[in-house]
Amino acid sequence: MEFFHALGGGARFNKKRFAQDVELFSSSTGTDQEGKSKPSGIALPSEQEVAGLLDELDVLPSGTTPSNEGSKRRKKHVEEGESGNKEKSTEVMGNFLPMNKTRLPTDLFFTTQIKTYLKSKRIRTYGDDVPAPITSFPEMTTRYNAKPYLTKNLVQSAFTRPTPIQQQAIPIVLSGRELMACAPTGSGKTLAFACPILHALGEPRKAGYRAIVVSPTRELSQQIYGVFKTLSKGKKFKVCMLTKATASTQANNPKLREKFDLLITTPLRLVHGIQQGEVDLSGVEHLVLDEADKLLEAGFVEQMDEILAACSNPKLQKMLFSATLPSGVEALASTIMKDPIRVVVGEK
Ligand SMILES: Nc1ncnc2c1ncn2[C@@H]1O[C@H](COP(=O)(O)OP(=O)(O)OP(=O)(O)O)[C@@H](O)[C@H]1O
Repeated sequence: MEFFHALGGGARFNKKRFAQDVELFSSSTGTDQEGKSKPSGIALPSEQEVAGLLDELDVLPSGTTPSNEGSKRRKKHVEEGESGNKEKSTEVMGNFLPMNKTRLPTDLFFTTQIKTYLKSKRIRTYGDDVPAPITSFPEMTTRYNAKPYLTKNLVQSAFTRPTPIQQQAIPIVLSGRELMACAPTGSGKTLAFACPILHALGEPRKAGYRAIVVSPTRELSQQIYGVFKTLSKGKKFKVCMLTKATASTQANNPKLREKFDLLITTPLRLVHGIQQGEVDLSGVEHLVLDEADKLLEAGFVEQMDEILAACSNPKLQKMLFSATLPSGVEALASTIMKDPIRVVVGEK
């Protein structure tokens, strides 16, 4: 918990409002109220480990402590990346003070702390102004004002802590940035885009598709559909899984399309829908290409062009998720992204 405070820069956590979360995080780890074991996610460092980490990070002149000083804000610089590939980033976080030269040692403390934390989780980021990672799901609310239903549904699904890709991808997407994320199979990439997309959608609007997730197979699309349904429990978001049947129903009744907020689809089905005038993507603000390495392979490139052309909203935010990003695919992906941040977890 100390580390949460350090990373949050003194941001206040409303224990009453998030009583459920407090209980969850303060109870013994790994079991729920009924004593059943829960998926552990990725464990945060223990207090001992944190103490060791903080000792390791003793970069301040002796006697100096990082300051929160009231509600003033401070800019934080994060430098991350492998040697020879260092890129600077800046973000306003928590109650940090505005950065100025006289505050540099304090700033350096947080810079080094976050850098060490990312390294411990094998998270590498490339790009400008990279937001600091979240270390718990409630931080989506404390830092980004995400609706409490999201945290509640995560807790109810026994997702106690964000995995490394979720820790870094969620704040990037919540900040409105474009993202190329590369993390191993089974590392939790679906929640990494589902959480921030649901937050960005706000409330169900019945104004047609505002977000789409394209995945290479129908089976994967069904899994993604399931995750969105679980995570949006209690909200009346309408999620459409595009199939031959749903496409033809919507073709026969164009008014029906307006009821949906979110579309999950495979590329061929989507392109067919676009060509037949069955789907309208002009209102889409968030586009996810899941398993982007497959979607950007030679066979799919034309479909991707067509999908991108149909997403004509200038506010479109693009996200690519993949287990591998071969350099050719990455170069191609870069041509369609606006000032993206690249996140790599583990080995590329
Ligand atoms: N924070 C979390 N805590 C515990 N379990 C999680 C968490 N996030 C995801 N999971 C679980 O991990 C499993 C893998 O998640 P997911 O399918 O999103 O991974 P992925 O990275 O998309 O894998 P793939 O590359 O195969 O699509 C799922 O069973 C999911 O429920």
